[in-house]
Amino acid sequence: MGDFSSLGLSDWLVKQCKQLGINKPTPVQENCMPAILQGRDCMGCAKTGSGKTAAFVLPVLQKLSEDPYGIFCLVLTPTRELAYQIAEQFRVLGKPLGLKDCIIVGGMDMVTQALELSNQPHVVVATPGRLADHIRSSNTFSMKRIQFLILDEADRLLEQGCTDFTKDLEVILEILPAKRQTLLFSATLTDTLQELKSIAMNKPFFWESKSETRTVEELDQRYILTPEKVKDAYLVHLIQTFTDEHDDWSIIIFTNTCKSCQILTMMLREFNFPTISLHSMMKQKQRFANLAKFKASVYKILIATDVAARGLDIPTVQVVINHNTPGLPKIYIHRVGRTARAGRNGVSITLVTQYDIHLIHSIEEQIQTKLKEYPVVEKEVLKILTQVNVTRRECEIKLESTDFDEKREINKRKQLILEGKDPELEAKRKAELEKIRSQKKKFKQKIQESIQKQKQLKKKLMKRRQMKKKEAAQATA
Ligand SMILES: Nc1ncnc2c1ncn2[C@@H]1O[C@H](COP(=O)(O)OP(=O)(O)OP(=O)(O)O)[C@@H](O)[C@H]1O
Repeated sequence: MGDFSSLGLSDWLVKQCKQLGINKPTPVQENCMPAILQGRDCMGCAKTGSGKTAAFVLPVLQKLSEDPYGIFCLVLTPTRELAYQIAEQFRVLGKPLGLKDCIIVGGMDMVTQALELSNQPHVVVATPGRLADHIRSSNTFSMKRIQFLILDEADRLLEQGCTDFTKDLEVILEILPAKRQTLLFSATLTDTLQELKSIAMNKPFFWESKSETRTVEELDQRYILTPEKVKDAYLVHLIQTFTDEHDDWSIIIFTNTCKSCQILTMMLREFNFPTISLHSMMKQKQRFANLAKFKASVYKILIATDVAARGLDIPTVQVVINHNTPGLPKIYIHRVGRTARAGRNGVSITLVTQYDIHLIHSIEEQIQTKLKEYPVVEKEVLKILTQVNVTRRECEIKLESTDFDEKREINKRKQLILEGKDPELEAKRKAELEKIRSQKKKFKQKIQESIQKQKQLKKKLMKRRQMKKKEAAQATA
């Protein structure tokens, strides 16, 4: 493996890397950086925690130092926290250049952001929604001269998940020059390869780490099969064991909804675990503050929705617990990738109910690794079962007495308005859809019942026929 100088980086950048403990290029850096420095578009697909960020930050800084102006580079990323993390890497590595960066994400003051954009920063790191809002509402900045467009977690930006970025991306792409370098990175690029190729049009250099598995070897991947009702008792038991055995470990627990995130946080706090949460229903300032406290190990346990599944780089995280089994292998890969980063060891434990076993099978098939059962002394779990379930119920009641559900409804309505939809009309449409769905369900049930009846009838007829045959045989005998 070569060093950074042999890849074409200037001495000042190599020195900056050394100061951060980045001495030798990782494979994704070694392979993608020369192509980027040659001016090619690039798509890099490498495992979580393998240094993809520096693989694009370093060549951009190199090129920027040769011809510094603003706005030189635009980075798009799906989450606000990730935008701050990427901007920080630019800032630290680009310090000798006096790099000016600007972060454009939702939940923060738009006027301040507009002002910063008009100051021609070298690098803009943004989430698509907020940047598109700025483009629609002001003409105080120009991106006509940008040299680099980078899509970090590119597959997420292009897929149509619960947050659909495609419309915002269209708005952004329209104001960018056609002549630019486009760089796309993710640990899971392959599913959206075709769409991605239409963004990086100039025969992009494509590099994918060659490996049979899609998760890192240093990650010990486990599961616990549990009935739904015992899940929380397992969770409390696991955390108790980890915190008893290790002083300096941090744990991220992923769950599927904001409400579940809130309830689990309240519940674990009742058990005196230093817990903090991160989900999209929190105010942005609170989200940043909570993440900062977790990073600084003030709180050892972070309970998060998938808003924290991608990209976050927190070296102290030794354990990832999936409180629910992710419905998509891709989400699993990113979630468990929050530990075992940059060559460190880590453990992931997925709580699996009998209804989720098929999900585990498709995860195993995708990652080409079999999850191993995590050994637990069941007796110990059963000892705390009642106490845990009572505590959870108490937390649920407490949460119901707050305006959490109401806030969620208001947020949904706000989102619809932002998307240019009429909340009343949407509610009607939803109700109609629900009606059609329930009619379909009833229809399906009826069909199934009649199939069942027919089967039973057939069985009866068969039996009768067999009886008759028997009787006839007995009579002839
Ligand atoms: N060449 C290197 N040598 C040692 N450490 C490195 C090197 N390059 C990057 N790192 C460190 O590795 C860690 C993970 O890097 P990074 O966050 O870029 O991973 P990633 O590939 O983007 O992961 P994800 O897919 O989860 O976003 C960071 O803390 C980074 O500073």
